[in-house]
Amino acid sequence: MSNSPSAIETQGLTKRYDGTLAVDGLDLRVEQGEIYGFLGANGAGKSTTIGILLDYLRPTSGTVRVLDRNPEEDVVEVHDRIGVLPDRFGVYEGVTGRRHIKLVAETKAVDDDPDTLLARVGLKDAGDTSAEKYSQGMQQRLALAMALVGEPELLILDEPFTGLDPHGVRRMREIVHEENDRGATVFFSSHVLGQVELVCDRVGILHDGQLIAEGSLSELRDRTGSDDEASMEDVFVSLTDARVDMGGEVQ
Ligand SMILES: Nc1ncnc2c1ncn2[C@@H]1O[C@H](COP(=O)(O)OP(=O)(O)OP(=O)(O)O)[C@@H](O)[C@H]1O
Repeated sequence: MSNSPSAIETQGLTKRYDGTLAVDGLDLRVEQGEIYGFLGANGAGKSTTIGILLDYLRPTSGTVRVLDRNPEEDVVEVHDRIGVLPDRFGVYEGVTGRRHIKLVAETKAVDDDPDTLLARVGLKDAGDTSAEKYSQGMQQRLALAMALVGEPELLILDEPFTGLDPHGVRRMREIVHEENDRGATVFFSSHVLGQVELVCDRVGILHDGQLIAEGSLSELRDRTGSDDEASMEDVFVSLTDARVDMGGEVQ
């Protein structure tokens, strides 16, 4: 294991909601400069984990480091250095797309040009429109533009492909690569495994709050005894089915 600081590290991370064990002793390490896909069936614990990384939720036990900081203690610094595309992004009513981006820039005290970011995500002509009038895909593009403000060191994207048309999906992939080429680490959750396969260096598979497998697609193919043609979906189904067969619950 590398001694250099990780982009994300959790040790024994556990989150219990009343009767539900959502995250169960999670040890996760995402290296700086990686594109890491965080996968898991519905209810596996991905959003809970991401919520803890962002200090939106507090863990029941275990430790978390984000950019070598404790998000509970250094929440402002952590949020200044990361870009977040949240699950279920909600826009401010009566506020234009351009203003949404300016608000993030003001919070981060940076002077990114909103129109450049809007053009980058394919919203060049929509900057003056109130964002609640945007379609779902346009709102997702706006959320991405907001995440890109300030050239973050780490992008945390929760289900980034939701609602995007094929052009938007392709643009999302291109931007992930552009940001990674610039030096950013990208951590994202997704159910769109075909896209994950095209984008990620490494994935981790969460099942019932536990990391059951981690590696590149070729490493996961080896681990599951799959052939060279097996897709990310094939290895995901194989790994998570095996757990169900061993007595885990079907999600
Ligand atoms: N606020 C909450 N109160 C109680 N239980 C919760 C709460 N939020 C999540 N859970 C439970 O915790 C578990 C993990 O949920 P989580 O949303 O983290 O999963 P997920 O992997 O992000 O799922 P999905 O892919 O469906 O978004 C689930 O069993 C869920 O029902």
